[in-house]
Amino acid sequence: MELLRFYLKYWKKRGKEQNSKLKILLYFVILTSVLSGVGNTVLLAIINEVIHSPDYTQAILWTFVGLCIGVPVVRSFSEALLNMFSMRVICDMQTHFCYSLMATPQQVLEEQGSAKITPIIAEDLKVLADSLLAFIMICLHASIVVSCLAYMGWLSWQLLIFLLVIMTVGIAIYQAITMRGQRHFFTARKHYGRVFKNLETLTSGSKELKLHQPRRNDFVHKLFVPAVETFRRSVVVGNAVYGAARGIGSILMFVCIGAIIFGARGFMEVSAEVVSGFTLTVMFMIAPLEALMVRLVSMDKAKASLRKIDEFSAAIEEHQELNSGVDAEVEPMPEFQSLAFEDVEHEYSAVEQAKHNHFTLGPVSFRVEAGEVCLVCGGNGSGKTTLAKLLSGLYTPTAGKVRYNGMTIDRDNIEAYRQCFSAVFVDFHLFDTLLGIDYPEHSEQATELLAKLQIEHKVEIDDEGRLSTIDLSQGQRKRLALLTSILEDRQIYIFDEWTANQDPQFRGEFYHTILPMLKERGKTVIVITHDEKFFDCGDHVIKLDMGKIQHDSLPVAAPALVET
Ligand SMILES: Nc1ncnc2c1ncn2[C@@H]1O[C@H](COP(=O)(O)OP(=O)(O)OP(=O)(O)O)[C@@H](O)[C@H]1O
Repeated sequence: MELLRFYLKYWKKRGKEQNSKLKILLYFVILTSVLSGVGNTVLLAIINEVIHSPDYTQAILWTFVGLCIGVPVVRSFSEALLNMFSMRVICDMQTHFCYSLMATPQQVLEEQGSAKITPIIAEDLKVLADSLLAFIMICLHASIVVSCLAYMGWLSWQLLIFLLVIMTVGIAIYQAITMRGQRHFFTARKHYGRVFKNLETLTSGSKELKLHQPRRNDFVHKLFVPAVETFRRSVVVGNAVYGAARGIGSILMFVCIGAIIFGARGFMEVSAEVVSGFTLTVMFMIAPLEALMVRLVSMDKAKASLRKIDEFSAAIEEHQELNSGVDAEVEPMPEFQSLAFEDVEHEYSAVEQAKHNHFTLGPVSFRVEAGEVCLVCGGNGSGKTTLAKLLSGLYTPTAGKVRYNGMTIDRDNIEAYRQCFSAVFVDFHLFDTLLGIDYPEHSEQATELLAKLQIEHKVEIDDEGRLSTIDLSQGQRKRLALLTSILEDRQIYIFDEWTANQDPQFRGEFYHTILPMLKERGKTVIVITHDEKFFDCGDHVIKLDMGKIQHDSLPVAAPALVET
């Protein structure tokens, strides 16, 4: 039921036009599968008929031949359509998930973390889409079983009731066993998150692992192996339980055949034709019934994935920003004049606070005017990056007001506000293509910037805006990120410790060439920095300490700051 509710919800969310295409495909799948199921049952009836009355007509012979060829052809066609259908659904689900993530605030994404999000995209959505396929297959196998039961009812309804009683007992036993298997699948999914996190560590922490053998041993023996082992155990036990249930199911089918052949004749009158018809049909039903059981396993695995997706959706859905998703129409903000923080505070969520030490930024109040170069400094952990995320609208304040040209920033205009900024954070991501930038139009500027950033001998940009390489030193990668940022041509720039990986000569270039160039273009630049010797390059210096403004000075090097 949980799964059915999910499918219906998902179906409703899709557009009408998309649904009608998928519906046509689904109708074809159902039609071809029902045709092949009915064809099989007719074949069965013909076989039983001809065994008992050898004077068959030419029509029966040709129907038999036609069905022998037609049924497999239709079945193959049906399987191909089913494959198309399930791949369509997987793609749609992934795209839908991508849209939801784009509309989820940064803060919520950080709280969830990649260790939770990536397994959902990589695994759970696929499992869920497979379960939709399994659900359809279950319906189709069930239709074969129903047509077989109808045929048996036509042969002898008394014997059918006898058979149904035995089958009901069998299904009850099967259900009782599979409930245990389901529990193991839930445990397996819980451990998959840990396995995934460790896989990420394998690549992101490879240097640290290679350099330190005891750490490497501990990682493998205490984290990696226990996680994969627990995952393996749960999957193996879960599958074994289902295997046992399937075995018992098969035994029960033979019990049914035995009961028909040996038992039923003892207390009811049945002809040899009815007995052979029943036996043939029950044997024929074994394959779809087994397939049905296998599909039920994927449905149970999907329940574990669905739980994870539901938990994640619940965590992100209430925060979704409808105007900040993909293709959202954003009314641009008026030209920037001033930005003011009025008693702004920010507190990380309770979950995050539990992971890190308690930290609150603010209350902070300050003002930045258009065309200013504002330097933000302070010790490690004083809240500079948190402030940068608040400034750029990636975080929303828990108290206080952010005013743009005097206008309060709220849920309705925050997306337009974000579009005024371009930022290079410490943990920036470098795209290998200039996305969202009309490239041929900016090619001249890009060439100039490559020279200014002294990486023209390292990187070339083709007509499509593709960078020839991003496999560069960290300092060079940062220069490329700066180039992308400048090409974005936003009103306000934020550079978070951009100079940290630059050589002394290029640090000077940044403060004496790049910043003045941006200022000349009328841009406002907020630089987070520890470079005390360049404080005189700022029009305005703000010093943070333990989340509060310790010092806010207008122009140039305040001696107190240089000394600290
Ligand atoms: N996602 C988070 N959840 C909870 N607390 C966080 C989170 N990110 C940072 N913090 C806490 O907020 C405080 C300020 O962090 P922030 O990154 O803003 O400092 P910073 O001044 O930029 O430091 P640094 O100079 O070392 O980069 C830190 O004490 C940190 O523990």
